[in-house]
Amino acid sequence: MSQDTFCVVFHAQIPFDRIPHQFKSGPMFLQALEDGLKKADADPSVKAVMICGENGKFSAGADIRGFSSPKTLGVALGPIVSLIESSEKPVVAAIEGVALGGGLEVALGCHYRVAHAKARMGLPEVTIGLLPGAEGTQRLPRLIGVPAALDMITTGKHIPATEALKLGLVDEIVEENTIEAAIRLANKVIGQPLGPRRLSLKPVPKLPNMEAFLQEAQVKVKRQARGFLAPELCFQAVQAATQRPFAEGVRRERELFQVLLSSGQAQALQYAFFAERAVHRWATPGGINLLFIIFDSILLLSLGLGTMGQGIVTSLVKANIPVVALEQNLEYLNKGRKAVMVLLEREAKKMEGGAQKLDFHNPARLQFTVDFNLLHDVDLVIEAVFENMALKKEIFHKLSNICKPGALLCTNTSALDIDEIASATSRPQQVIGTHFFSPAHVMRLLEIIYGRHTSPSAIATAMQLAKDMKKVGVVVGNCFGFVGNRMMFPYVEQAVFLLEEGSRPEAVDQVLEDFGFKIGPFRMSDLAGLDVGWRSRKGQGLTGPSLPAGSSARQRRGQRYSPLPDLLCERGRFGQKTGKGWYQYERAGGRTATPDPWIHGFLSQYRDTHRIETRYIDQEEILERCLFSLINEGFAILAEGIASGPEHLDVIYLNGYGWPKHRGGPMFYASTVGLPRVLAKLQKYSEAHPDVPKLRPSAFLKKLVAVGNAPLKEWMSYLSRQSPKL
Ligand SMILES: CC/C=C/CC(=O)SCCNC(=O)CCNC(=O)[C@H](O)C(C)(C)COP(=O)(O)OP(=O)(O)OC[C@H]1O[C@@H](n2cnc3c(N)ncnc32)[C@H](O)[C@@H]1OP(=O)(O)O
Repeated sequence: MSQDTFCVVFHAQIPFDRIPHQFKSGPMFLQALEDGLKKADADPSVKAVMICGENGKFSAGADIRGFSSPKTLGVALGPIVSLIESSEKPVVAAIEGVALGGGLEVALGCHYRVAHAKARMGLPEVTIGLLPGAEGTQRLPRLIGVPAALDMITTGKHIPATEALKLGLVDEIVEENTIEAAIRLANKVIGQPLGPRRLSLKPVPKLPNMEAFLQEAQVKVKRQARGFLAPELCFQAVQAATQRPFAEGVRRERELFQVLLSSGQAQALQYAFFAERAVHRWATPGGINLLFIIFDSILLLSLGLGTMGQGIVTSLVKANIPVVALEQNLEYLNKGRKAVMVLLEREAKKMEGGAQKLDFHNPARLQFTVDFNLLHDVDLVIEAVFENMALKKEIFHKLSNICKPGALLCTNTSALDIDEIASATSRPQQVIGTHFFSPAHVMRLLEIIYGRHTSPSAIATAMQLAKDMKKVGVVVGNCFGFVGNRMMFPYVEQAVFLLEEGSRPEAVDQVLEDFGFKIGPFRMSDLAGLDVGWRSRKGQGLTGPSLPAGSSARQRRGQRYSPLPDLLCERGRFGQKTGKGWYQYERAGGRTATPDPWIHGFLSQYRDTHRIETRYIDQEEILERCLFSLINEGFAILAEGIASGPEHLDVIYLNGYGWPKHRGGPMFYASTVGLPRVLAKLQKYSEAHPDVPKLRPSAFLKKLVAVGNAPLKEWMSYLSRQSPKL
């Protein structure tokens, strides 16, 4: 740096690091930034300004917790970004770590941006129900064009520095010292005209068919949003940039920001953000926290290469964990290997251009075998064979004999009893359930189920594995269906009862899809295969040969039962795979569901046979019976200590069951509806259907209402017993 140039370094992180600091995110920080900028402008010895972050991170944006207070930073930051831009001295952003949300908006106000090669950038406000409210929706399209800006703003995705450079979002990327590079650039550009670098003065780059492009983009955004407001309002803000001068576009951005800020959706998404982080902090009641395990130095074995096994192996390779995939015979192994390779090739393609490469042709990272002797060397086994207790027990007995003493034995199951599986081994403390969701290389949720004897360090290891696989691990207790499926049973049960009483599959699905689910219960059941549930019900003696002779058609063990799904299976209607289920499809394996007149006729015949009077069922009843029965089960789960808190249930539903994110999860939704209303409705439906126990309000729900509709964060304090099993 020459003698007559001077750089002012602002520490511009808004919140960063592990615990956001009030000072860094609050008005005092903004004031300090404003004061510093004014001082630099007024000081003739200062020739350029550089803005960087502390500890190698530029900024993760505003403190999300601050958005729940009435006076937020969104509006206050905008004028400061303008102030940066209007500086008469070149301002250069040195971006290291992340520049997200308000952080990136600060960088957009700068005249130049230099990023470290490993930095990531994004405007993720949409993911917390907001839009970039500090003029980002107006500056970004001017810098990188409408299509790329719209993509970043409506999806909230983080992009790597390499992509940012290609898009023109940054001027330079460096492998070494970003701050020195930014200072070098600042010195180089001193004296150059700043007008062309001020984004607010630039026109939005034209497209030959801007109108048509925007129309198409809006349709796409709306279709994907399903009632989620933020993407649509993000779109409108960017659209304003194409139609109005900068200042008017900013006014529109502020109006739209206020709409989102006061919507319950932003609150729900911000709750979900912290709920996901809260489940990571799981510890035993005794205070034992996660152990530190370096997974890339241990060897993992995935046993079984069916659909689940293929997804699990793919996830492990993506997480850079050495893995051995084992199958019982060469035929299955070759089939599984082929499928895994296809998945990995696809993943590698997606990752092209990014910093990480998939190393799956290296036998030290991934090998396929039928040799059970390899079990001796592995540190952790994930068994993913067919969902059958006898088979699993046989395998666990074998694992217990062959695996080295410290090896952790995980079973991928969606409902089976972990204790029973563990009883086949001599080391039940090292047996744990890992319930992956299909497709396992895509779905983020991992239910981690501890049995009666599972050790805290086994739980800690499974949690760390989830983290390394970039999954959301949620620790739950052992019961039939664990948390997710257990709550799903009453939901699906109600959906089927509604058909008995007068609804149609497409009517029920429509209501739940309008609520925000990607697919309703019948479309979901057709996708998953009706035979899966049929097999399970046969196993439980609810249908099939083990059903006691003389059982009533619509009663099991004194409770209402609907044989409708069994009847469909008996007719070979397994869903998409057979081309017919609750809907009809264009062919076996087809995906386009069309309402099926055969089903309509079948249902009315069924009602006649069982003398059920067909009645009109309105949308409210469909929604309430399906959702409130699911929520009711959630309260029972909390009361039994199967999950540590309502956030855990919500994270499971948001990440594994397609619950609409903007509704915050079932328990959060219940809190927004109001527990007294949920209780009153359950009481009403339970009186109308006394033979349906899942509609009977849980004692815990009643208690929470009795104490005055306790807020969600206080619910668990009304239980005397929590996580009793460790
Ligand atoms: C001022 C004008 C308005 C501007 C709008 C905005 O800026 S809105 C905010 C936009 N920013 C974001 O949405 C970023 C959200 N954060 C993340 O994506 C990630 O946390 C991360 C920054 C990429 C870091 O990920 P990593 O996996 O490394 O860590 P964690 O996610 O576990 O986070 C660590 C702790 O930091 C807390 N935290 C992170 N970001 C924020 C934030 N913006 N506000 C508040 N708190 C934040 C997070 O909760 C973790 O804390 P714990 O106490 O450990 O749970």
